[in-house]
Amino acid sequence: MKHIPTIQSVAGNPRKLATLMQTHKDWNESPDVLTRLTRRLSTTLSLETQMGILAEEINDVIPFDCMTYRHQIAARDFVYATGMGGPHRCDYRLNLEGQFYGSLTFTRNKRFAEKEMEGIELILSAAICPIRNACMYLTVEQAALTDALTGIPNKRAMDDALARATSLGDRHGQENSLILCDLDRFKAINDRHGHIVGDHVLQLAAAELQKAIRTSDEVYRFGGEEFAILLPQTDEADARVVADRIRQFVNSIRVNCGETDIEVTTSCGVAMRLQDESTDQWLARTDEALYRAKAAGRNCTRVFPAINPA
Ligand SMILES: Nc1nc2c(ncn2[C@@H]2O[C@H](COP(=O)(O)OP(=O)(O)OP(=O)(O)O)[C@@H](O)[C@H]2O)c(=O)[nH]1
Repeated sequence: MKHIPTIQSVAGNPRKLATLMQTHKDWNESPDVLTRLTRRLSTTLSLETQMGILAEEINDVIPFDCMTYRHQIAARDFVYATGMGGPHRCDYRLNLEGQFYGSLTFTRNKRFAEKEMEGIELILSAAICPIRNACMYLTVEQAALTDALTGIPNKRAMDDALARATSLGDRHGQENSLILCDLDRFKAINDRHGHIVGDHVLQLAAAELQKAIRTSDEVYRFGGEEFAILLPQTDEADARVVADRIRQFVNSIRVNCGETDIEVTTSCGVAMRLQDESTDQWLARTDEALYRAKAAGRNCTRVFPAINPA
């Protein structure tokens, strides 16, 4: 265990304390752009909020028409843009200790003077550490929501998305559907060809699922060989069409393993969320539909209907 020396209690120093109080007041009320910028940036780890602060503070000293920040974080494009156009531009690459933290572009109608560009550089050098911290935070946050094997969102991300869809559905009466798909007899693929091939099939399946859906829909790896697809503003009839398309895409996977190709099929369960239904109840009905698809012989889709036929 690390030894932490106890701090000796000494008599208070009223002069130092008064200086601290005054410095704190000055720091909080300082009109100086660098002090205000660093103080404001230190209050948030949101990269989007930081970019908003940076744009405000730079614009206060060096007016521009448009600022655009671009960075790739955890394989996703992060773009922040404020304002519009202007033919003159200056570009900055944000680097700290050999690491790249995105690029910034400022544009406006009037040419940027040398002194103004120097001013932007000064402000950026004060902002780079907080921006680095926000980028790292976003990387960690993305990693916590991403499945390491397939690179698609994981169950935790799915729980968040389902909770959001549930509250939006209640507020706006929006129809949302869920598809659960489970690869058929996947254990046999693992047993016959080994886990490395099994992992490869899971990666191919995730890629096929993503190809089979619209950009507004999202695929999640829900469990071992189970995937979930959340379809906003989609009723159960349209969700069924998507589920059947998913099955076709998965069935197109071919993995060459010597004498024979591995064929992959999947079963799908579909349920549209009912008004006032909890996320757990919605998931349970979708799972029941999946169970029925498996029981019906696999490689098929079953829907848990919102209204039972009379
Ligand atoms: N390679 C690999 N296998 C996994 C992973 N996660 C779960 N599995 C395997 O997936 C298999 C799932 O088997 P079961 O639940 O019996 O289902 P199944 O064989 O697909 O049969 P049905 O679902 O009834 O069609 C198990 O053998 C798990 O070990 C993974 O990340 N990689």
